[in-house]
Formats: sequence, structure tokens, C-alpha cells
Amino acid sequence: MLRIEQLSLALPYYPRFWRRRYATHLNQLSLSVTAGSVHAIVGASGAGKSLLAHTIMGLLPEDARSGGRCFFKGAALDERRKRALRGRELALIPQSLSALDPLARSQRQVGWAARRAGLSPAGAHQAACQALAHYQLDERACQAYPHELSGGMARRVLTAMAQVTQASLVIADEPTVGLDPLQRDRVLDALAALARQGKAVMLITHDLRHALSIAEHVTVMHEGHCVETAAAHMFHGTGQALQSAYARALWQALPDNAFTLDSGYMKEPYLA
Ligand SMILES: Nc1ncnc2c1ncn2[C@@H]1O[C@H](COP(=O)(O)OP(=O)(O)OP(=O)(O)O)[C@@H](O)[C@H]1O
Repeated sequence: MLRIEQLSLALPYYPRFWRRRYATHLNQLSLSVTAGSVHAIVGASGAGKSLLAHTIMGLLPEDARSGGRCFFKGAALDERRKRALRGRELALIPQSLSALDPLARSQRQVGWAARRAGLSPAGAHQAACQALAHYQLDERACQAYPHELSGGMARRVLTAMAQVTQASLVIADEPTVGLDPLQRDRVLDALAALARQGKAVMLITHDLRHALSIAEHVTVMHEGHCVETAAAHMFHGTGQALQSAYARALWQALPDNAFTLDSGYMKEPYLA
């Protein structure tokens, strides 16, 4: 469904206000997300996970410099096609809650997402009500403005917006942050259900445990590099099946893994 080849990205920064330099944030990254599966992207804060999502969606600043190639459903995914497919075939559950329109009630925003996906006004209203109910948002939350919602409620509204788009590729950027365990499981179940319906789901998360609970494949990122892509079943035992020391370290760092970390692991040349 989605194939990324040798993706690189550099963004400008200004060491002096008149001087522009570029910093590389994604480096020769390749991965594929197949229809009917969940592909997780894990890595530390600042690894470039959200930038990867924004690159796929075509949401980069105009002065960004990117390289490499992206294919969606077999055809090249250039900036023009990204714009045309965004909100229809490509959906993003953004990490930032500020993606919600501060002047629109929850139900209206989810309805807009459904309308953009091509539903009739009545169909969009029905789809919005169903999606919001699915995430246990009651009438008060449906009629609330973003500033009247808790962080977890706002995140569920964003998830409902992605759900009503009927997109073939859903990218969920930290969709479970700020959710209680029940709501978190509900969101993860909903993403797994989207995959069962044949959609390609990219789950971006800090939490390897959440990733492994629903993903078939996991890509581990570190400082803009793809360190390793492994099938979820490779994360077992001591992690001996994993190729990179960094992926092994993430696995071994899970609290209920009874491993003591080898203090030397971070010094290994895991990016080689
Ligand atoms: N618009 C931007 N302009 C310049 N640099 C940016 C921009 N957005 C992100 N960055 C930088 O790119 C790097 C990767 O950021 P990104 O948000 O993709 O990380 P992340 O892996 O998603 O982290 P987190 O898990 O904390 O969300 C960071 O160093 C960040 O400062």
C-alpha cells in the first residue's frame, strides 16, 4: 500500500537570524506498510517519527528539503497527489491536539472529516455520531468546543475524525498519549480493527509494548535513521533475533523483561 525508499529530510534553522542552515532529520529511510496490517514506528523522542508522518501526508514547511521516493497503491506519491488524497485516502491522527479547530464543536469537526471523505450531509452526521459514541464521547462532549474537552477526550475526537474518513492509509501519531488504560485499549483495538478491514495502519508510538500489542511489523528509529524493521514475533526472549543493539535495548528495557541492561550497549555501532 505504502512504500518509502531512501527518504531524507532536512529542515532549516537559523544560527544567526540572517543565516539559514539545514539540519538533516530523516536519513535514507526505507519501509513498507502493507494493506491489512499495522506497522509500528517506535523510537525515542526526537527520532523523527512525527516528521516521517508529516512527510507522507505532505505537511512539511515549504522550505523543507526532501529526497527519496514514496509510492502509494503502486503510484508515485508526489506533493500534488498527497494534497489530493489527504483527508480521503490518507488520514492522520495528529499528535498535537491543536489540530482541532478551536471554534468548532466536536460533532461538527468529525462531520467535516466525513464530508471531506465524500459522505452526504446526513451520512456524515450519522457517521460522526457513531464514531463519537464508539469512543464513549457523550452528548456534552459532542457539543463541546476543544477548550472544554480533556486531553484524552480531544484525542478521541481526533481518532474519530480519522475513522470516518474511510482512508486506506491511517497514520496514528501517539494516539494513546493521555488516555486511561481502558480508552487506550479501545483506541488500539480500533486501529487493529481498521487493519482487519484491509486498511494499512501506521502506528507511531514511544511505547514498544503498545506497538507489539497490535503491530505485525515494527520499525525502530533513532536520530532520523531506520535502525531496524523486524516482525513483531522477533521481539521475544532476550531479543537475540533482533539485528540491532538499539532495538534489543528497547526490548530489554520493557519493565517486565527480567533483563539487566548491559551498560555497554549504547556504545555499539548500531547505526552502521
Ligand atoms: N517544523 C520543524 N522545523 C525544524 N525542526 C523540526 C520541525 N519539526 C520537528 N523538528 C525537529 O525534528 C526532530 C524530530 O522531530 P519529531 O517531532 O519528528 O520527533 P518525534 O520522534 O516525533 O518525537 P516525539 O516522540 O517527542 O514526538 C527534532 O529534533 C525536532 O526538533
